[in-house]
Amino acid sequence: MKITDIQFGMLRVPLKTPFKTALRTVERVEDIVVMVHTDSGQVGYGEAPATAVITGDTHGSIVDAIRHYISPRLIGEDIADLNRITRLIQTSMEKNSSAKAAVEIAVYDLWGQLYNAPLYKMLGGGDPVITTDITISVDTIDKMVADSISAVERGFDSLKIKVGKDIGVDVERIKAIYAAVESRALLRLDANQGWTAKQAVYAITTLEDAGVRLELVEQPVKARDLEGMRYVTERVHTPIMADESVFGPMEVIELINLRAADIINIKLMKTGGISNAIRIADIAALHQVECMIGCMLESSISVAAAVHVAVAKADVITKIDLDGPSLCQFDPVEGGVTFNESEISVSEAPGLGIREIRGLEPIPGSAAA
Ligand SMILES: C[C@H](N)C(=O)N[C@H](CCC(=O)O)C(=O)O
Ligand SMILES: [Mg+2]
Repeated sequence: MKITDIQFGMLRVPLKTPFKTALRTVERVEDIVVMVHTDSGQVGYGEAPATAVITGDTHGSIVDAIRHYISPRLIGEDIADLNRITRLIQTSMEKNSSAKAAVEIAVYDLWGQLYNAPLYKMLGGGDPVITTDITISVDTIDKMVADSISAVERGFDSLKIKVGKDIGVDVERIKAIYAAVESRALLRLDANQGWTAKQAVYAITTLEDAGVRLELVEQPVKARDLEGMRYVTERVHTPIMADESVFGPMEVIELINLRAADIINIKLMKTGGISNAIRIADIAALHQVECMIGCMLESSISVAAAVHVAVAKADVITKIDLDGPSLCQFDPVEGGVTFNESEISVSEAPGLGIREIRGLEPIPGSAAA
């Protein structure tokens, strides 16, 4: 099965409610879909969001990176040579992790199709049902409490609460949510780099002293401030998780050596796809460091790939934040992984199992969609 062409489409799906973090507000998923065509007629699907505030990637940079740097290296390559292809993708250029991820996901989809097995089985197998949390956007206290209660009533027993906007209000936000849902849901906080190290220690110890139990706090300080991450990790009881601070395996090794965090959030859009996500999971497992697998604002194409990785690496990926599809008003994908509120189940169809993607728009200069 040889690669003959890579085509693009634009996927737009409105969110149920605006997604608000310390970094940005977004009202829809707007992602580049990648279709890798082969001489057997089979197509592999991948997806990349333009999360410029985190990865630096834009729609234009994703398409340019694939069109001018990645695609020319892959035409004619045999899907059976998976390791060679992932090396070609990863060494095609610096950075551009979302573009690399989209193409890798499509190649892994084809790899499963080639051997007629679902991707999670190709990666080692596992229990095909997992449970995700759901994000509660940062907002007024009343709105966040109402959103948290509604999420618990929809069956979510783990809430990822966005903070990092205003330290004083953040503490009140969490106290109010904890009082409203205590014992019905675990609370994970994500400050998306919004606090200083001292503010983070103040907020977390204030909550600990008030008896608020938190499962973890994600990325309290700026991405590059590893000293700040370590400062916070050393001074609080609540586990600290690194998200924006770690993209690839080398950064994970540095973070673990520095003891700058307790947990690592793996996202395919930061790692450049599945091959490095697996490397990170293996490095973390060797160091007995737990991982979360997360997503950006992505639909059920690329999140499906993350689900397959999560299932196969469940020994070390113990926390799941794959709520992108649950945040969307509809699922544009036919086949593949089923997202039913907190419960996610993979199908036994080969690869990612995607049969059709509805409503793809053409991208100027692309033959696709
Ligand atoms: C969607 C997911 N639950 C999430 O919260 N991801 C964010 C980044 C998402 C974005 O801004 O696109 C995170 O973990 O920081
Ligand atoms: Mg995060």
